[in-house]
Amino acid sequence: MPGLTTYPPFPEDIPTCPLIVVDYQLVRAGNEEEINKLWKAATELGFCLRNHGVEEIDDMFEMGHETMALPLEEKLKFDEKGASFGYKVPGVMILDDNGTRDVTEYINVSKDDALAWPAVVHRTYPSTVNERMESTIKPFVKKSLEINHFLIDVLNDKLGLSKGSLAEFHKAQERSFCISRVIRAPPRLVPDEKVFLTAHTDYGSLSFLHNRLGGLQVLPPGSDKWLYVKPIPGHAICNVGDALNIFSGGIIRSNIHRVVPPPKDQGQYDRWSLIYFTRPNDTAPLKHLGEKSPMIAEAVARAPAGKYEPGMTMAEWMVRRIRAKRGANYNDPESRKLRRGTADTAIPEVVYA
Ligand SMILES: O=C(O)CCC(=O)C(=O)O
Ligand SMILES: [Fe+2]
Repeated sequence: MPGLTTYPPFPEDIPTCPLIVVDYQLVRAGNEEEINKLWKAATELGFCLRNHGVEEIDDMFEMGHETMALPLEEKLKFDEKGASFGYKVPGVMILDDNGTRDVTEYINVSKDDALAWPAVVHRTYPSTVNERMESTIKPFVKKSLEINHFLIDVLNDKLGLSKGSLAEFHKAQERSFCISRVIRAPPRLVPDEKVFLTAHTDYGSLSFLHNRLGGLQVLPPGSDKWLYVKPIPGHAICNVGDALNIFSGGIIRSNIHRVVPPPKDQGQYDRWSLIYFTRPNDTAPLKHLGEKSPMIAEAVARAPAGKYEPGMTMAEWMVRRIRAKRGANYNDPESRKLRRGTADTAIPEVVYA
């Protein structure tokens, strides 16, 4: 079980990318030095968050474990079918231009469904999810949202936006693609096993990720060398997504990352990860906020025309990116290009670790 297994430690002798560690309690207390660390991290590579106080992580992993242990036939009754809410079966995503299929499975629980439970907003879920909706998932969603909303408010002020400008697009009670996700990837099968999740930027605002094993890698800006992120117990890994990049005219960076099998001995185990994705409301227009902040206006003026005005709502951005990842929609390498987010570094097309 993910909460009980003792895994081999992350190997000492492989290069890693140390992320900036931000103390959430210090940020909450208004500590300027910590807020500056958060700002530096959000404009570069993302960060690790300590002292976040979310207690439901082990129970969320248990929920994921119980769900994946259901018979395939049962899981398929809740197939997300490309709509992002529900169970994703291995093999529906393509990993490269040869159409290689992925090997991961996951369960996505919509924020709207968790908060409305027992009412249904988007869809129903397996019994293993329902049983933990009130005790585990709802509190996990509320706490993850509270943390991410607080951090977004801090970034809002740093961007020179008037109070609450970004919060307008992140109302918990409005419909969104916000989800809790538990992913299972199988043990490494062959020495040069392909990637679990190809290079991407996250789609929304902030992702709050909890890892037990290695495997997550980042591509530092301008580099062609992937570096592992070493999981630190009790620390969440926070990635900025495309929406904050666009709202901020590129000042906040949505860093490129991917997932490969865990390194060395860790590769013999199932790899579990848990993420809360905070995404703007479905109707939020994805457009830079240059008219509300001179700092953003300056950044936009330096960028190619239209770069931060994709002309889509958040929901349209999500649908475009999700569609283009799926094998069912794959026609040729050109069709796969539609999956692109706001990556500002060329992505090396090699899929092997
Ligand atoms: O499993 C991980 O460590 C990261 C997963 C991820 O990047 C994603 O689901 O967007
Ligand atoms: Fe990601």
